[in-house]
Amino acid sequence: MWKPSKSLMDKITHYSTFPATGVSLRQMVQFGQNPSQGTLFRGAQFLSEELPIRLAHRVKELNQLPDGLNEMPSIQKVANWYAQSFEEITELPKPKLSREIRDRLISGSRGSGAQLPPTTQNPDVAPGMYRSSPWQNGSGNGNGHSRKAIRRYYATVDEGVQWPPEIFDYNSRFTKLLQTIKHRHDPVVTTMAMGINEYKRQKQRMQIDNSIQSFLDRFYMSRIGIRMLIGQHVALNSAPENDGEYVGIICTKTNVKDLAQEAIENARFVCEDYYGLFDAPKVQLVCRPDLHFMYVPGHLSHMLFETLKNSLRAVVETHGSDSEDFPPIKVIVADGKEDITIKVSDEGGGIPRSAIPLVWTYMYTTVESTPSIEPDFNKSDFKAPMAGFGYGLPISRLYARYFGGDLKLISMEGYGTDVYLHLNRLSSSSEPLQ
Ligand SMILES: Nc1ncnc2c1ncn2[C@@H]1O[C@H](COP(=O)(O)OP(=O)(O)OP(=O)(O)O)[C@@H](O)[C@H]1O
Repeated sequence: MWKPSKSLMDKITHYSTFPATGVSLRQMVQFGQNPSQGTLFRGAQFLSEELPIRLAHRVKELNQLPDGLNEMPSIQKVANWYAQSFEEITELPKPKLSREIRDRLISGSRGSGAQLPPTTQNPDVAPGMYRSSPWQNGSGNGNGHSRKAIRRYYATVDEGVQWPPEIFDYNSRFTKLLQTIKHRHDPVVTTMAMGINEYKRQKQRMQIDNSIQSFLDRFYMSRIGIRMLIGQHVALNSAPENDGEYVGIICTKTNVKDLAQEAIENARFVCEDYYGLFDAPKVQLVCRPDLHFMYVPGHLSHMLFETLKNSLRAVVETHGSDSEDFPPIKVIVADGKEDITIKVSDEGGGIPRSAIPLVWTYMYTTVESTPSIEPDFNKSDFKAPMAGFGYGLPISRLYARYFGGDLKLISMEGYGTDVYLHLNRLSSSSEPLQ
C-alpha cells in the first residue's frame, strides 16, 4: 500500500497552517461564464493551492483522531488517499511562461476581479462550525499570512486573446489529474463508515461521541466542497461553452418541480422493490411548475431522495407492508424571496423526542442489520439502498448548508414527521469553511 514519506508529511503540515478560502455559488457561476483558457488556467492555479490546503487539513485531522480511531485500517486508508492526492497536485509540473503571459494573467484578473460580488454568511451556521480545522481562529493562520493576499480565484482574465500552447497543455493535464483524484475519493464515505465500524467493534461502543461527530461533520462538509470545486473545474474544462442553463455542474435554471417529481419516482421505485409492494405510498406534490433557481441539481436530487425514502419507509413500517391504503406523503414547495422551502410531511408515526438528536449523528439508524458496504456503493454520490447506514439525514443537511440552506426535522410522535428543506435562492452564501 502507498505510504506518505516523512518529507511529504512535513509539507502537508505546512500547508495545513493555511485556512481554506470559501467561494459562493454565485462566484462559481460568474467565473464559469464562457471562460477562456487563460481564465481556466487561473482557476487551475487557484485550485493547485487551495485543494492541497483543504486536503492537508484532512490528513492532519485524520491522523490526530482521538482514542485510537486514527489507527483503524480504513481510516488510515482514507488518510493515505488524501496524502497521495496532495502529493500529486503539488508535484504536477507547472508550465514555463513568458513574462508577457504572466503579466497578462495577472493584470486581467485585477481588473474584472473587483466586480465579483461579496459573500454572505449562512444564518444557521455559526462562524467556525465547519472551518478547516478546530485550532484556527478563522481570520488568519497564525503565521502572519493574510488569506486574501495568498489566493484569489474568482477573477476572469481578458477574454478573446490567444493563449500559448503551454497554457492549454497545463489545463488539460491538471483536469486529468483532478478526474483521477475525484475517482480515487469516490469510496471515501463508505470507507470512513467502515473505519467507524471497526472502531465501534474494537471499543464495544454503540454510538460515537461528540468530538467524533463534529469531526465527521467537518470532514464531510469539506469533502462536499472539494468535490464541488473539482467537479466544477472538470466540467468547465470539458465543455467551457455555456449552454444557456448550465455553468459547469451548476444549473442556473434548476426546475424544482421536475426534480422533485423525479426524486419521488425514484424513491417510490426503491421502496416498492425493497418491500415487495405493488404500489408504494402515494406522494402529493404541490409546486409551481415554472419555479426555478440557481443550484446544483445533483445536490437537490440527493436531499429529496433521502428524505422521501425516510418518509416512505416510516409510512410502510407504521402501517404495515400489507396495508391497502397508505396515508399519502405531502411535498409542498414554497417560493420565498430568500429561500425556497420544501416541506416533506408524512404520517409515518414520527420519532420519539429523545431520539431526535440522534438522527443527526452518523451511524444512527433504526434498521436492524446494516447492509454490507459494497465497494461501489458510493460510485455515484447519489445512489443508495433503502436505508441502513444512518448517513441520509446528516449528509443531506450538510448539502443544504453548503450553499446557505438548512434541513430541519419536526416530529409528532404517534403521528408523523415534517422535514423542512430550506434552499437559499440568493446564492451569495460562501462555503461554510471559515
Ligand atoms: N420521516 C421519518 N419518520 C420516522 N423516522 C425517521 C424519519 N426520517 C428519519 N427517521 C429515523 O432517523 C433514522 C436516521 O435516518 P437517516 O436517513 O439518517 O438514516 P437511515 O435512513 O437509517 O439510513 P441511510 O444512511 O441509508 O439513509 C432512521 O433510521 C429513522 O429511524
